[in-house]
Amino acid sequence: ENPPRIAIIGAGIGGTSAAYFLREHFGPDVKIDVFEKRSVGGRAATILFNDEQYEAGASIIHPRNMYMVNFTKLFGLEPLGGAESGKLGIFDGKDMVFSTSDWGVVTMAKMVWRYGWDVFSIRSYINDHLFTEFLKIYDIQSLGYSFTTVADLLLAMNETFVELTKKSIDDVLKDAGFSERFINEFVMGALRMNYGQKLGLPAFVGSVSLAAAGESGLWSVKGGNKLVPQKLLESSKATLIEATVTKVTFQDDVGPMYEVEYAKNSDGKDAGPNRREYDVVIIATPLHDKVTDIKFEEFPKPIHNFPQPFHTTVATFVEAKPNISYFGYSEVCHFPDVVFTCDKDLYFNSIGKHHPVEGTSETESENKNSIYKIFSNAVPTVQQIDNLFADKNDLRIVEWLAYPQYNIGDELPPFVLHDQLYYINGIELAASALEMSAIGAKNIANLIVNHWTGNMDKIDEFSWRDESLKTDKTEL
Ligand SMILES: CC(C)=CCC/C(C)=C/CC/C(C)=C/CSC[C@H](N)C(=O)O
Repeated sequence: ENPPRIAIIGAGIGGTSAAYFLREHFGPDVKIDVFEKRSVGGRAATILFNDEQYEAGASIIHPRNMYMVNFTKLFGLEPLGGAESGKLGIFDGKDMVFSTSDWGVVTMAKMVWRYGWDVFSIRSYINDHLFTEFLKIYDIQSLGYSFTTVADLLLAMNETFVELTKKSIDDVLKDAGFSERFINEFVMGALRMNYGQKLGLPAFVGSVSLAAAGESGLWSVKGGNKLVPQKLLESSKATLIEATVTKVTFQDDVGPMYEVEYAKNSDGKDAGPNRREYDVVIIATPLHDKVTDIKFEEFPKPIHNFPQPFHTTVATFVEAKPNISYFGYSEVCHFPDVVFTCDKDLYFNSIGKHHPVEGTSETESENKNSIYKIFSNAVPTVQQIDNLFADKNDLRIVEWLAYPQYNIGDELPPFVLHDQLYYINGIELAASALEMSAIGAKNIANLIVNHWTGNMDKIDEFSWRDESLKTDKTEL
């Protein structure tokens, strides 16, 4: 059977891993075009600050994130340890209500004093109850199963996961016995750091955020996380078209099903419109207002953007000294490397000490100020930055629509918008993270293979009971 001609709109982790998985399945004859209006990388983008590259977002990799870990190994990329590590402080807008110490035993005593055993219990709660169940997705996907909706994919891992998108993280943790203080300070701090949002967030995305906050082995890729999508694209041998897709038109199901219209990113040259035809189209960019504006024409049923707004995240990079007196310190050496905040009305969400994506440079001297990244939901005023930092040498502000603004009861999108028209970023409504995009991409690749080869048994048909029966039979 001829492989399909495939258009992928978006070259973040989702789009490039879909290209990689599809090439892996269909082999060298599959024709894949990847459209990207900005640069390859999406949420893994880096920014230039002070002549060095830094991760713009909070994109970090968890040691149990199988796709991200395997991709880095496959491409011979090096992990850069220490992401999100170092001393942690929790600031309530007036005081640093909690901070860890250089001494493990002191940290432990301070944790137990303030939060009882909750800091330890949260780790086993997330890892044993949720992460272990989450890991099942890798077996399910390696068996070729696929799901037409985000809800069905979550249900295949664990039947309570969809429920977790309908309850708040605070309610779920209260019911599990965690204290108000722990939830209001530690959990709130992790949500503000990872998603710029607050308590009341759905429990599934809240748990993903806590999976990062409770873990010490987080890392990023040396040279920048964006190297992963770049290498995925390279190895998929897809053609990168630097252009903005403006329209997808449904033609009919006899010839190529879709026409994709796009405008080249050049100033005036090839201003377009250009058009190409495909059997399959994958949307790998959020279909939300202000993020993407693609018209879908001639479809029997209208296709629109999804209603949820996207959350504006502002990352402010400063080379400066922290204003330690503002945080109640008398010596800079006590200032935490990562500051969570737990006041929902505070003008900044978190502060983290950062190193260039190449690692700490040899030239970083004792006298040089450190580089800090402040996350906030709006561009900070000069006064606000001056409250936090003194002796600034350099400053750069980056603002982007980073992830959905989550609400309890948000509808989980489908992965299939129409025959042979697929949507990866729907998975972000469950939780937005690098690994989630790769999982969404693998699901779409499996769906395309199953639809194209007529293997309907592997679409929305997964059951652990059937799989274990098959395994038992094979073993016999
Ligand atoms: C606990 C459950 C149900 C699943 C955890 C699986 C998972 C996707 C872990 C990733 C943890 C992580 C590194 C989260 C970071 S938050 C997203 C971050 N802000 C980003 O932009 O990537």
